[in-house]
Amino acid sequence: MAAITDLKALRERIDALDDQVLQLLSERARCAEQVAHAKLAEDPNAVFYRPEREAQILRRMQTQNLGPLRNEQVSRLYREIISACLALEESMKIAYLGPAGTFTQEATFKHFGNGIATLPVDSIGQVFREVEAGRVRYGVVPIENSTEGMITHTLDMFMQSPLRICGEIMLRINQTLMCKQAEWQQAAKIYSHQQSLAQCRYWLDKNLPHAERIAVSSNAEAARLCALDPESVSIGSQQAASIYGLEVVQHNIEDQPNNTTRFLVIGDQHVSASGKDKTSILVSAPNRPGSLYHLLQPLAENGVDMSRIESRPSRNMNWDYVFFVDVQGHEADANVQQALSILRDDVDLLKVLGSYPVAVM
Ligand SMILES: C=C(O[C@@H]1C=C(C(=O)O)C=C[C@H]1O)C(=O)O
Repeated sequence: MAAITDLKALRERIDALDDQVLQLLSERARCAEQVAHAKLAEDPNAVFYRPEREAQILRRMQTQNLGPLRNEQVSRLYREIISACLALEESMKIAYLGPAGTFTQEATFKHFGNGIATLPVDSIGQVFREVEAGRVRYGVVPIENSTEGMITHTLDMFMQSPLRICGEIMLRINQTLMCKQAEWQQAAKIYSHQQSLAQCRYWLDKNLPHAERIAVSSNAEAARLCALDPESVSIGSQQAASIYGLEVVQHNIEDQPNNTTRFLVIGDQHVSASGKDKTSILVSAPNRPGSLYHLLQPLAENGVDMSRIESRPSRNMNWDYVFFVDVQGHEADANVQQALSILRDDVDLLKVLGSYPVAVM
C-alpha cells in the first residue's frame, strides 16, 4: 500500500515538474523570438542559424550535467529544444544526399534536430548545386568514413565550389541486414551502397559467402530493390528498413566496432569561433622535392595542429597536387591566421573552406 502511495506522490511531483519545465521552455522560446528581432534590427539580411552558439550551448550543458541522464541524452534533448526555438526564428530547409533512409538523412537530423524541412537529392554534386543556387541555405554531405576513408567526390566538389563548411557531424554507423522474408541465409543477392558493402566485407565473407554483392546508388535504393526481390537482402540504416517495409534480421554487421562517418554542413556562412573549432583548407603544391615539407612548415612553426591531410590529383594544369588539410583552431585565431598568411605567399592556391565547431554530439 505504501508503494502505491509513493507512486502517486511521485507522479504528482513529476506533473508539477513538467509544468515548470514547460513554462521554462516557453520562456526560452520567447527569448529566441526576441533574439530574432534583435538580429533583424541589426541587419535586415541577418543569418539566424548560429552553429558556434549552438555548439557552445551543447558543450555548456554537458559540463553542467550532473546526471543521472547521460551527456549524450542531455545533448539530444537540447538539440531538439534549440531546433524548435530556431524554427520560430526561421524555417530551415536542408538539402542532403538522399533518398530518405540514407545515413546522410540520419546525420542531418542529428545535427539540426527535427525542427527542419529537408530536401533529399540524388547526388553529392546536387547537394552543392541546391545550396549554390540558393534554393536551400545549407546542405549535408558525407566526407569520410573511419573504415573506408575519404569520399573523394565531396573533396573534388570543393575544388570548384564557392561554398564554405559550416559544421561537421560525426555519426556512428550501424549497418543493418534486412530482407522481405526471414530466410536471409538463403539470399542469392545483397544490395547496398558500395561504402556499406565495404564496411561489412568480413561479416559478409563469413556469413553470406555465396551471395552476389550488388552495389547500388544508395542504401535506400538497395532497400527498395530488396523489397521487390524475395531472393535478396540489403544493408543500410534501420530507417531504410522501416521505410521500405523490410524486416531487420541482423544488427551491427559492420566489421569495425567504431565505424563512424563524418559529414559536413555546407553553406555560404562564415561561422564565428566557438572556442573549440576546426579549419579546413585546400592548398595546391607544385610537384617538386620538398614541396609538402614547405607546406607543413608554417603550420608546425606556429603551433597549429594538423588533424588530417589528404591529397588529390588536381584537374587543373596550373598545379599538380591539391591537399585538403584540417587543422585545429579557427581562422581568426592568431596562430592559425599567421600560419595561413605565410602559406598564402608560398603556394599557388590556398582556399579556406571554412572554420567550424568541432562536432559536439
Ligand atoms: C537564439 C539564437 O538563435 C538560434 C537559436 C539558438 C537557441 O535556441 O539557443 C541558438 C543559436 C541560433 O541558431 C541565438 O543566436 O542566440
